[in-house]
Amino acid sequence: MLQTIKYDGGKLYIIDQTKLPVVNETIEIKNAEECFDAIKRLKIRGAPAIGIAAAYGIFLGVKDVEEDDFDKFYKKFTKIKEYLSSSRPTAVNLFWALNRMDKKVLSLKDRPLHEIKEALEEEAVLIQKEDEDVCRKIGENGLKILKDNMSVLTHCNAGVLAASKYGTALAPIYMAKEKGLNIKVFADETRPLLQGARLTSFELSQAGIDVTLITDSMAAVVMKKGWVDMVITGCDRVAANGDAANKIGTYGVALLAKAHNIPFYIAAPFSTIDLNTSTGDDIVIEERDKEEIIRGFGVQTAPLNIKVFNPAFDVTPHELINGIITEKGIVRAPYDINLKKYFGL
Ligand SMILES: CSC[C@@H](O)[C@@H](O)C(=O)COP(=O)(O)O
Repeated sequence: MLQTIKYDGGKLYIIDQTKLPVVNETIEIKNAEECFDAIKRLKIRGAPAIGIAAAYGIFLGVKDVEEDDFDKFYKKFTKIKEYLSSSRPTAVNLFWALNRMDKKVLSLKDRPLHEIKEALEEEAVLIQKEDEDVCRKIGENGLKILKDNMSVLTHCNAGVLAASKYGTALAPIYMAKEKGLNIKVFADETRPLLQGARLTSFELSQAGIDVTLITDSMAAVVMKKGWVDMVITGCDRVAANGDAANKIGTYGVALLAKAHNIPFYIAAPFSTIDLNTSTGDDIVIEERDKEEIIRGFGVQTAPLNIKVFNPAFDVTPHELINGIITEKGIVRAPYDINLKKYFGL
């Protein structure tokens, strides 16, 4: 299985996803600036992977800070935290991981600096390890709603490349493969940055899973033909009422699924659920450069001076979601009540 993020001998490595599937290159991330750049430019992307990278990134940012005074150290820590937080706005895992690192620092304010730094490194490693366990559990829970010979449509990439292992939406597919079930996948190409074409079809075919690539505009046809039994996508932030932000195009897929009576699920770890965001209207949607649309991958496909709207995500209203596959089970409507229950609130 591919390894998106590797921390080895004090060094952080990521697969540069902007080069996939043509070149599978691992690069080293040496400091917070390189981490920021990797997240911003989508060298590392996908909600859980962004969180893990940021946790390592903040550690790399402070590991050489020499300040005996805790307040001075914490000031520098906070500056790097704010800097990394500004890399991308939508996936809540970024903020979740950085807040977790923040809590760790504050819990050790009376300890010597070298101990604080060691603890930060351990916390980042733990965040990655926990994500692997969580994704496996998402896979096991998702497997409960899959049957042999089913066909699943997915959008964007919520697989191994978006997490530490297995992914979220693709985790049930990997579990099914482990159990010897035959699950077919339709991967939406996912305009404009082609995460479905470049990443999902790449990682699934590498794993020997039956995957068929379609352009986004073909999803309706394959559904109409009766070729899709279920839709599972990942997500970047689930609001308290169950509205879910995911890669642009997901909302359209959910509407198509509804029109064809196909169950639509999202898969997400609890670190993606944000009870502080009331509804999908409160989720900040990243808008990206117009270059991605008019000259994606270097080829000009539109007049250079044309007006462009390029939101990276959209919000699927909770009414269209049949369930949220999490590590603790499949959460169903009413989400405003049931999500809180899972949090023990
Ligand atoms: C398990 S990843 C879930 C989401 O982060 C994924 O579906 C997605 O939308 C990723 O968008 P990206 O812009 O590639 O970071």
